[in-house]
Amino acid sequence: MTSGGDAPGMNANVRAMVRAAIYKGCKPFAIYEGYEGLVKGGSDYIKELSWNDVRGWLSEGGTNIGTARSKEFRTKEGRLKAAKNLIDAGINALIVCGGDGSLTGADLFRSEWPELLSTLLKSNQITQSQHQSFKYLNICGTVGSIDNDMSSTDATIGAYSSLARICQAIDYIDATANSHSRAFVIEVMGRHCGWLALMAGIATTADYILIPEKPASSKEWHEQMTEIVAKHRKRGKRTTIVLVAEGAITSDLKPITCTEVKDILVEKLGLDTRITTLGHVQRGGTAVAYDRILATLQGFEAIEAVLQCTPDTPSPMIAIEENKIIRRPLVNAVKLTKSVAEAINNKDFKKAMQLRDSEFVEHLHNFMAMNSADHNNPSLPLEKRLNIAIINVGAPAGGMNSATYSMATYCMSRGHKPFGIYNGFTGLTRHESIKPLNWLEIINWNNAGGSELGTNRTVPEESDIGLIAYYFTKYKIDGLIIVGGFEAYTSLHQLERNRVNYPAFRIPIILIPATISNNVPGTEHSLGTDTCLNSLVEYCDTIKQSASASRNRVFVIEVQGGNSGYIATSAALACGAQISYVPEEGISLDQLEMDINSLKQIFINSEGKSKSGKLILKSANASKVLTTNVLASIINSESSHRFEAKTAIPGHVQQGGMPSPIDRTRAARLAVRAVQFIETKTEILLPFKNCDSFNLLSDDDIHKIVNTAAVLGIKRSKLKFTNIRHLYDFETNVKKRMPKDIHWSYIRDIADQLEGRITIKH
Ligand SMILES: Nc1ncnc2c1ncn2[C@@H]1O[C@H](COP(=O)(O)OP(=O)(O)OP(=O)(O)O)[C@@H](O)[C@H]1O
Ligand SMILES: O=P(O)(O)OC[C@H]1O[C@](O)(CO)[C@@H](O)[C@@H]1O
Ligand SMILES: [Mg+2]
Repeated sequence: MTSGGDAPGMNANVRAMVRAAIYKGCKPFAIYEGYEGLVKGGSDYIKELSWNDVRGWLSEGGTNIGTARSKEFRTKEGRLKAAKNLIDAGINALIVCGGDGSLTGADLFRSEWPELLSTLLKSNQITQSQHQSFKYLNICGTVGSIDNDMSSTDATIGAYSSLARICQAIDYIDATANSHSRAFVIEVMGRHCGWLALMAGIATTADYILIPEKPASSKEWHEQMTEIVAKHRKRGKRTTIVLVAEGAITSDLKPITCTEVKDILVEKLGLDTRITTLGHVQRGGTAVAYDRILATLQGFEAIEAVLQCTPDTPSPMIAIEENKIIRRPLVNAVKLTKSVAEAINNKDFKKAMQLRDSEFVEHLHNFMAMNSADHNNPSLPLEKRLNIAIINVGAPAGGMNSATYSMATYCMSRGHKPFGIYNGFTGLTRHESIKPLNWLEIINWNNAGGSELGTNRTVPEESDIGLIAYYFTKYKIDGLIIVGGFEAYTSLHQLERNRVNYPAFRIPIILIPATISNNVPGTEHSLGTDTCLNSLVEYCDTIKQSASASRNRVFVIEVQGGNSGYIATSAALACGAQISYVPEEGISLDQLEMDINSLKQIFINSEGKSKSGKLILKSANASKVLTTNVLASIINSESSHRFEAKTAIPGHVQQGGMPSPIDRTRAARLAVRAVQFIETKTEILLPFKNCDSFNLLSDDDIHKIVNTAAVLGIKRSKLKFTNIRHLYDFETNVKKRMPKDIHWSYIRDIADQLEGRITIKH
């Protein structure tokens, strides 16, 4: 069942549940129109779904099984009817995909279940044996809501799609605001939660945000907003963007309206100001790659969860913590969520903020530091201020510029001097391309694609490492942030090993992984993969439409990613590709034969009647022999004229245009952490700066400094620093340019199961 406001990704969630249920031998039913349908019951509202019923749902927005806000379910009588309808349909397990309200309802339903059942028994609405067999309500929640207001999970299904829509709209507005030098007050959704406004604020570098979690008195926020906006204008900014969450309130719980914000900007600053309310555009459209994957993995996990639940296990809610799908007790999640609302109502805003997850608090702190800080009055004392440089190395990846913007503005708020090294290490050695980053020059970088600094694949030892050291000394560089993929990783390794010869490298050096291949050891996610996945998903949706229209077509799509099959696998999951081939597995003739036979079967069964266009995603490096064209030719000659195969190569489109909001906000978080890393590690290295016997250091000293050159990665549920020595020596397959551990292989099995693909196990 889907319930509450619709959210992009709900269809993907239902699709995954239906297919996983069938795969496990269960019978999936859909309850149409949310709790309304559950209360009404009967075959109009409770219907069995088949494998093919959910074909194509991955790419469809909204929810195809309908949703509602049901008054009746809020009453005991309504819930009694709902219980009876569930039992009549013979349903043993109910999975609800909805927001905080829907899951509160689900939790209440579960807690009342014994009482509802005995009322039904007493009034002879169910039999004794029904009472016995439906004694426990096996319930599970998956969180689908654009608001991202449920506690105990980092992301709700739909929130990032909505964020993408909001950011796209603000990027558009920015252009017109810039032309007229105007201010815009933009209202975004979020009845009780400021997540959308906060994340959009970071992703679009808004000047000011108003959110329910951090209210101030009218006087305070009027003053703060005018002061910040005035400062930005004085420094030469032509646009002003203020984001107002729908639920924004003052500290005396008075709603803040966009008109009030506009009036202040006009009266106090004389700005030509317009209001834009984004409205339901924010909930519309197809889900972004992240939501499709999240919804699919959570749908799959929900089926596992209900199958594993016993009467003693608490009802689970499927959550995600950073990168890991986990189960959390539904009852606790609901309780925590309610306590945020209670804290706000009691004006205990400190508590409300504490109850939001730590990432929310971190993002808010970063937003204030980057966009609102007084760069003329930085927070650190003079002696602690550093010169910090940033460089891009390798191929461009979405989020590289956002990292530069965030690093630079955060540095400014602290009092550090940010330097940009232009055109990689060769730029530095050939043209001395290094200069301080200027705020006005970089204010539009955050949402720009490519690399504004310029990037190339040359590593220090191929360039002139001595000259690099010379310039580091000349510009008194105290810390370096490298942003890039495997070449950036190699660069970090080389600089660290060259600390022996060059004291200039005895500074904290940190790598922010950024590559669409996602092959940097020490992280599960690199900047750029999300942007890449979104452009691939868009591309594949279009091709799939064409394949489906002609009823009998298979497209072999060649995907980038070096020796890593991460992008191919994730895109296959997000687009519903029938098959994916990756370098980690190669393409065996036996597997190919099985795949072609199953394609034949699919097209025989569909008899040209259904929209069964198929996609095969093939990593460019999956096989040296079976190239994309050869693969398509083999499939064609084996297809017995039942279907035909075509090829499509998206190429560098995969590097994406504008970075996605996920890459922008991730970049901001990583860049701020990178600067903080340099701040905390600087002192450790000071005693070694001029030490002549660096090659003879004691184990103790090595132990002290080894962590000052590291990769900043996302591992499991946390951001993690891992020193490059350890990573390079123990966790890297240098020849293949890959980490030794492939953390995402379980996704391949899920993708295959949801397509009914049988694979030869490796
Ligand atoms: N306390 C409750 N008791 C019983 N049912 C509830 C309760 N809260 C919500 N529900 C049911 O869940 C439905 C959806 O709740 P709500 O309108 O709050 O949306 P939501 O699930 O929070 O999603 P979103 O906020 O994203 O739109 C309600 O219409 C109602 O039927
Ligand atoms: O579509 P409706 O029922 O007007 O609800 C709008 C509300 O739903 C949400 O989109 C999701 O809860 C809120 O952000 C918004 O306030
Ligand atoms: Mg809600």
